[in-house]
Order: sequence, then C-alpha cells, then structure tokens
Amino acid sequence: MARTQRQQPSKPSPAMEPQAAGRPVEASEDPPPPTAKMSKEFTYQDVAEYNTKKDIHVVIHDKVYDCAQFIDEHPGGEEVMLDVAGQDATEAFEDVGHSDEARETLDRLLVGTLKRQPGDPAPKAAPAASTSSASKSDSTGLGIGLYALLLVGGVIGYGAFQYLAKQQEVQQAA
Ligand code: HEM
Repeated sequence: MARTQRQQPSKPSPAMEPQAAGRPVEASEDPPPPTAKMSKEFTYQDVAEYNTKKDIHVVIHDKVYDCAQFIDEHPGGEEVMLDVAGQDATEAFEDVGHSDEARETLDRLLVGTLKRQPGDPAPKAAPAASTSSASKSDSTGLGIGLYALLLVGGVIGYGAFQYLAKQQEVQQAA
C-alpha cells in the first residue's frame, strides 16, 4: 500500500531559514547539516558585503559573526564595530582585551567560518594562546639570561680582584 508521508528529515527547519536568506549565491540545494549555523562557509568577498550597521558581519579568528543585533548593545560603541564591518576584526578585538563574557557573546553571534582562499590577506593576529605564551617565555628566557650574565660577570670580577690583591700582598711581603 501507499506509504504515509513522513516528514523529511532533510528539509530545513523554519528556524534555520533566516540564516539561509542572507546567503550570497551558492548551495541552495545543500541541506544544512544538523550541527548548525556554524557550518556555513564565507569567503572574504561574502563577508565584505556585510558592511553596514543593519547588516554587519566581522571575522574574528577565522570565524564569521553577525553583529547586526549586537552592535547597539556593544559597550565599546558602534563606531569601533563599524570600522571593521565586513572585515577581519581579530586584531581590533584582541587588542582591547575583551573579557570571557565578551567571548561568550561571540558564540551567540556565530554564523559560519571563513573559507580562506589563495590571495586572501593573512590573518591579522595569530591565535592568541600559542603566540603570546611563546613570546612571554621568550622574554622570560632573555631576562633570566641577563641575570645569569650579570651574576657570572660579578663572580669573575670578584675573583680577579681577590687574585690581584693577593698578588700585591705577596709582592709587598717579598
Ligand atoms: C562581535 C564582536 C564583539 C563583541 C561580542 C564585543 C563585546 C564587548 C563587551 C561584552 C565589552 C564589555 C567589556 C568586556 O566584557 O570585555 C566590550 C567592550 C569594548 N569593546 Fe567590544 N566587542 C566586539 C568587538 C569589538 C571590536 C571589533 C572592537 C574594536 C576596537 C571593540 C572595542 C571595544 C572597546 C574599546 C571596549 C571597551 C569599552 C569600555 O570599557 O569603555 N569591540 N566589547
């Protein structure tokens, strides 16, 4: 007998449609994977189109964020965000030293990932953790090296002074 029609699991749920509406051109037939918003890929050119207050996307650490709903709430003001609208805002975002709370807000705004293409500009700032710890340990290493050098120099100087003093004593005694 005829099978009763079931809901197609591959059909996008209405909740996802607003996301799909803003999509540039391609891939309208790809069913969105269940894992979400996050899976959409943007090129730099795609992101660059979202450069107005009402339609603003930014790239931070190769992820794409839709800040249209957030820009009015941004404690740092809308100006700074408009400065990086449609661009890579990694450096601007990290330079401010945003809090963990700010990073949690980012999670809410995530709409996809950046698909880097040959010829695209390199990321403005390398992922925070690894570089900063590397440079930190570098500078610590230099600091310790400097102290060690001063210490060794001091010890040698003191030894030389003692030696000369002894020599003089011997000469005077003779
Ligand atoms: C979508 C990306 C962004 C989010 C979610 C965000 C979120 C926040 C939050 C929650 C704060 C309050 C302080 C804190 O918790 O750290 C803040 C402050 C600030 N943000 Fe952002 N921000 C974003 C992008 C940017 C960008 C691109 C800039 C560019 C320079 C910027 C500049 C600032 C400044 C200057 C403050 C300090 C405001 C003050 O303390 O007076 N933010 N941001």
